[in-house]
Amino acid sequence: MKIAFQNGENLLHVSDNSSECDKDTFFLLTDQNARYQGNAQEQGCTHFISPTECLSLLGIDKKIKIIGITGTNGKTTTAAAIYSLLLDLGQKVGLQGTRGCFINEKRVEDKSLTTPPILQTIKNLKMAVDEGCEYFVMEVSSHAIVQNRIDGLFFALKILTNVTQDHLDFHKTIDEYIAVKSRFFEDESLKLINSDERHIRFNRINAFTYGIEHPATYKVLAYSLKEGISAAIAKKEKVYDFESSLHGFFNLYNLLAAISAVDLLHVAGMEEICEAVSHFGGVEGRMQVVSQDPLVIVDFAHTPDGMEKVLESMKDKNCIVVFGAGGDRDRTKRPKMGAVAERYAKWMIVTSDNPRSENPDAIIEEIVAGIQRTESLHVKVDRYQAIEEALGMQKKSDVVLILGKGDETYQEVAGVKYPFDDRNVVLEILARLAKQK
Ligand SMILES: CC(=O)N[C@H]1[C@@H](OP(=O)(O)OP(=O)(O)OC[C@H]2O[C@@H](n3ccc(=O)[nH]c3=O)[C@H](O)[C@@H]2O)O[C@H](CO)[C@@H](O)[C@@H]1O[C@H](C)C(=O)N[C@@H](C)C(=O)N[C@H](CCC(=O)O)C(=O)O
Ligand SMILES: Nc1ncnc2c1ncn2[C@@H]1O[C@H](COP(=O)(O)OP(=O)(O)OP(=O)(O)O)[C@@H](O)[C@H]1O
Ligand SMILES: N[C@H](CCC[C@H](N)C(=O)O)C(=O)O
Ligand SMILES: [Mg+2]
Repeated sequence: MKIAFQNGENLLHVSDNSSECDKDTFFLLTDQNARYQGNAQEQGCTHFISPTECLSLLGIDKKIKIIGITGTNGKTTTAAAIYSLLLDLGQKVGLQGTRGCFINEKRVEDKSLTTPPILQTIKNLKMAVDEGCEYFVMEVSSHAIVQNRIDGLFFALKILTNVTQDHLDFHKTIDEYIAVKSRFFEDESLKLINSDERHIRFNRINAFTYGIEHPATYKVLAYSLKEGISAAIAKKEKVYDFESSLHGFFNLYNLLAAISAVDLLHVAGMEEICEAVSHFGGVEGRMQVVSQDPLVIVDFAHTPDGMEKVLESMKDKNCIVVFGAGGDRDRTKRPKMGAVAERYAKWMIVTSDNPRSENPDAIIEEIVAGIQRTESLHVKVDRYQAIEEALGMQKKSDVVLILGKGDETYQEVAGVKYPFDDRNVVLEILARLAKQK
């Protein structure tokens, strides 16, 4: 991508693609494109800069406090919670991640990658600085760590949510995946680690922890998950309370991480931070109630652990679960997702997620391989029909849970992104069913 940065009077053109370079364009060198430096020179390019030099050239370097969040699940939710708390506490903030980029409540970039190439992040950081932001909260994916898409960034705070199975198509083994996540915490940066996450390795210097089951700097003393979340947490000897409309034990971790992070940034007192938690309404596509009666929830869970956490939070209801698994992603998680669904669901409807370049039926077969209780299983390769079947069979006391895509507005099949939004599909079908009554 090529970006024009207004830097005082002069306009600076920077690209991370050699084919866009010429004598007036800087080539931003990354681990991923270093092999194309010769091509850039052939195009007449004579200026080569690193991300660190680019950040300094644009006067960004240490001016803005970057908070980086990594972990298998909870990054988007925790990042959004920190963003919400900081805004509530009167700060100017940028937010970058799976849902795109937002600055002071305005969307400035559509969804792309959870962690885009470093030049895109530099562009978003520059926009945030120009808008007077003091903080920039960003999700850091394991791919981004391996491909060094965070090269040159100075993190004021690094946060770990958890490490469970995902992306083994890319990292090959869980040990490698854990090693990659641990690399993010090996320096002496200020860091906030989930003390109940026992796999991660991290540098103890400037390390603080949050947790529920193990001792931690920020420790949950008591909590209730009835009608949302209410909890009492301890920091040193003092106790603080907070309330939230969010559901689920897993969101207790996300909110605790967000509170702890904002406290570590010395933005406000713990009382003020905890008070602001109740104003955070959650993230689109994460436990989003699309219909209250009948109860239909759309969620982004697309890993065994994510599904486990969501289904566990709904275990007092009869669940009809609609789910699939992404193509061109970790295949080994598929039967495990099937096995998790079986443990909790009254009915399972296995369907397509984003098949991408894979055969949708083959993906479904790998999920179904993990399911023994086939009498509670329906297979519908067409996602629209799968949702239709779930809503058609729903009884008053049932909840329909549609998992895997969350707020995605497309279904990617063989390189084409067809418009598809689980939430709109639900509303359209419910409206039709209501007319038939
Ligand atoms: C599998 C994967 O991660 N691929 C990433 C990788 O692609 P690649 O190595 O094929 O890149 P490439 O096309 O060779 O280009 C590499 C660099 O060389 C440059 N280039 C290329 C050609 C040329 O002639 N000259 C040149 O300079 C390109 O501009 C680029 O900067 O490097 C690219 C540039 O950084 C990424 O855009 C691309 O992400 C693809 C699109 C992708 O889908 N990645 C997914 C898997 C991903 O990263 N997901 C994570 C995790 C999601 C989550 O769990 O939250 C994410 O962060 O979203
Ligand atoms: N702390 C958590 N632990 C386990 N599962 C969680 C946690 N928080 C959220 N989830 C589940 O995982 C799903 C994804 O949550 P979220 O989008 O916040 O994670 P993420 O790390 O950003 O995911 P991705 O890497 O795919 O972008 C949620 O819809 C929910 O089902
Ligand atoms: N519905 C998506 C969710 C995963 C998105 C992101 N975590 C990634 O791996 O690209 C899929 O599985 O296709
Ligand atoms: Mg995310």
